[in-house]
Amino acid sequence: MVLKEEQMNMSSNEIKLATVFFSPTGTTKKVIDYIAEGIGGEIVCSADLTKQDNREKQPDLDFEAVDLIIVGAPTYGGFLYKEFRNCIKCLDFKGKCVIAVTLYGNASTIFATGEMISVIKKRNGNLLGYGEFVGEHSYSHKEIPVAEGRPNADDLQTAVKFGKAVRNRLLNTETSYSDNRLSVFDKIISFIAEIKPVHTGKRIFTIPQTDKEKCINCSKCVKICPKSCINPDMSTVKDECIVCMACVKICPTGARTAYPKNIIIKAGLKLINKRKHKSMFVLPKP
Ligand SMILES: Cc1cc2nc3c(=O)[nH]c(=O)nc-3n(C[C@H](O)[C@H](O)[C@H](O)COP(=O)(O)O)c2cc1C
Repeated sequence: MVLKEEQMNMSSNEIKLATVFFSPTGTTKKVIDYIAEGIGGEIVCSADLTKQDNREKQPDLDFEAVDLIIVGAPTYGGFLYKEFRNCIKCLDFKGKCVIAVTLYGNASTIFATGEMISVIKKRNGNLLGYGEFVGEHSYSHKEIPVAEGRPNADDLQTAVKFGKAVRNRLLNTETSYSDNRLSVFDKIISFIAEIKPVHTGKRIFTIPQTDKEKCINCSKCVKICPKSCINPDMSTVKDECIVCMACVKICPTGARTAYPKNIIIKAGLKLINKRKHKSMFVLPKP
């Protein structure tokens, strides 16, 4: 089956975009914005699945009216965050062109990209390509910086290039359906992702806590928490916290902190920081 130009929603080369993402510390969202800039399209619908409320209700997304859907999320323990996965596996991409974007903290995406691709294909998305981008590690802080400041100018340039290549593909090529069959490997990743428990940072980091002396009661941590698990008195519902570090990174006074649980974790983070990973994208010929 071939997507004809007239079947797309483009008028005067304007590409209509939808974005679906999870981004507690904002790097995924930033990269998606730069890809959209490269595409030169207008974002006409968006599902920010970072917040608990948005994940709980089925997102109201009209994919009929869009030409391209950008799906993005960080790598958590080599896979996607399970609640995000559970949301996207309920979407119907309606045969629309989709690109997958994974962020990772300079260690590795391991299976996260494959998992996202499998869900997109299973849910009737026409996968055009994917990108893997380095983002500042959620557990980076001034004493142990890990991929500090990433995505940097180079990463963002790669994001814009990815967007331009996608635009070129959409406007100049007869966008035929990609092969949406899952390889045996895809199927295995998908199966493991389905049955594996929710991955959180609890095993390696302490649950974030607030130093009341430094806290200015701005409530930014309460508002940003993707699990809505910070009480108005800044205490944390420990069973709910996934240690995504959104609250720590947004705290303007450094009152909210969390630490590596032992020296092996510290050493591991230092090692990850030494790696020289570059952001990249793949856009196979149709
Ligand atoms: C619980 C947890 C697990 C993570 N696992 C990995 C991992 O396996 N590999 C990696 O390179 N980065 C890992 N990271 C780092 C994030 O993928 C990375 O910092 C990403 O840029 C965060 O995206 P965001 O800013 O959109 O939240 C992990 C972060 C968290 C909180």
